[in-house]
Amino acid sequence: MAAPSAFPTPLVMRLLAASVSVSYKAGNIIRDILKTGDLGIIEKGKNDLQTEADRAAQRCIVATLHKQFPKVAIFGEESLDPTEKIPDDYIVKDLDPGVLSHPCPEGYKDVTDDQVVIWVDPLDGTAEFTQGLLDHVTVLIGVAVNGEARGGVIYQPYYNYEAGPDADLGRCIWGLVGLGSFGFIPGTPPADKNLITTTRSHSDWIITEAVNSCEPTDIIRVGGAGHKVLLLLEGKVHAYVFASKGCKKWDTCAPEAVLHAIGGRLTDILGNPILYHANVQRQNAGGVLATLQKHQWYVDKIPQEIKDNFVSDKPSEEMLEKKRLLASMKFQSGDAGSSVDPPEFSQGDYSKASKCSDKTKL
Ligand SMILES: Nc1ncnc2c1ncn2[C@@H]1O[C@H](COP(=O)(O)O)[C@@H](O)[C@H]1OP(=O)(O)O
Ligand SMILES: [Mg+2]
Ligand SMILES: [Mg+2]
Ligand SMILES: [Mg+2]
Repeated sequence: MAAPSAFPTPLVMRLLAASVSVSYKAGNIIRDILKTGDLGIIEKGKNDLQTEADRAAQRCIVATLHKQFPKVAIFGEESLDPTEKIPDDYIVKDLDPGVLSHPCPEGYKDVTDDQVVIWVDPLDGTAEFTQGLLDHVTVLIGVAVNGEARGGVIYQPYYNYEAGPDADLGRCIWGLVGLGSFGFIPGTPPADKNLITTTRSHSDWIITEAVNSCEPTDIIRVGGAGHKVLLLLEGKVHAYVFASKGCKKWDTCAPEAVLHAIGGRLTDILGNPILYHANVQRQNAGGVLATLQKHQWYVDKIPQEIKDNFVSDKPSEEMLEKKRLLASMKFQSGDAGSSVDPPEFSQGDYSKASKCSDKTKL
């Protein structure tokens, strides 16, 4: 037996390794349930469905991560009965060796349980799943550190499904800001076009106006937040524009981290960061805007009359305290030239941030 390492694997790397491993299992569960032909569809609200695949995949992911990381806060999209018996084989014990083969970036080595929040969307693209648009479906597991999206897993259970009945299905994409993203071939979108992706199943006139104001040459309407960020990662579109409050933290945490890890950005449509601390509002009340390049150009293109309908996330007391502390250090050192803003304050202006209201039931 190998001697135990003097340097235990840091929490963030173990969390990502566990999330990658459990995403494969969640993908199997989703495929198995579709094969039964009985999706057990429940209507949660207007244009908002849940299937047995959403429920079962969440049970598997949350039970696994809770078992391995009992002190870490985990929020899943679906409201489920916490007393329900979870099948033994839903608890995945593996840590993906591919993730563990990477060195942990310096900034994450001392991260503790209380600094982390996991956001789980067990099945993103439910509307499309029920309509047979299977490649729009993803499983999303996001790792937020100090309120920012840092690590993410996007598992696409039906990747390759058009290759026929014997095709090997599924792929796992994961990333960590500071390390990089893995599991796909990055691409660059055509320079002579402006391809914009947006919703196909939750559209309204504001969403359409916001997309049109960004001067698209083509509009690609597909399902799922995870799927749309995959289009960005692979260079199939230039921007993802969603001027709607419909997406929640579990829709954007993992995609944001994977995109950010290769140099892209995902913010609200005001250009402010989306925050992921435990008591943040669940709804992305500022909408969603994601790009690989020229982010500010898209922010500037969206008219103020549209922006006025949206509100950015409010930072937590801890974030504000950290900012105050850093500001006082800057004052004491008398170094007015160098920036000491912590990363969560580096991208946006909080002066217009909304009051935090958490009305969404978990
Ligand atoms: N109005 C809404 N109601 C419920 N979920 C929404 C709404 N708008 C977006 N979403 C969630 O965000 C994802 C991306 O939106 P869209 O596909 O419309 O672009 C959806 O697949 C859905 O996630 P989920 O499928 O996990 O419920
Ligand atoms: Mg849903
Ligand atoms: Mg979703
Ligand atoms: Mg979902």
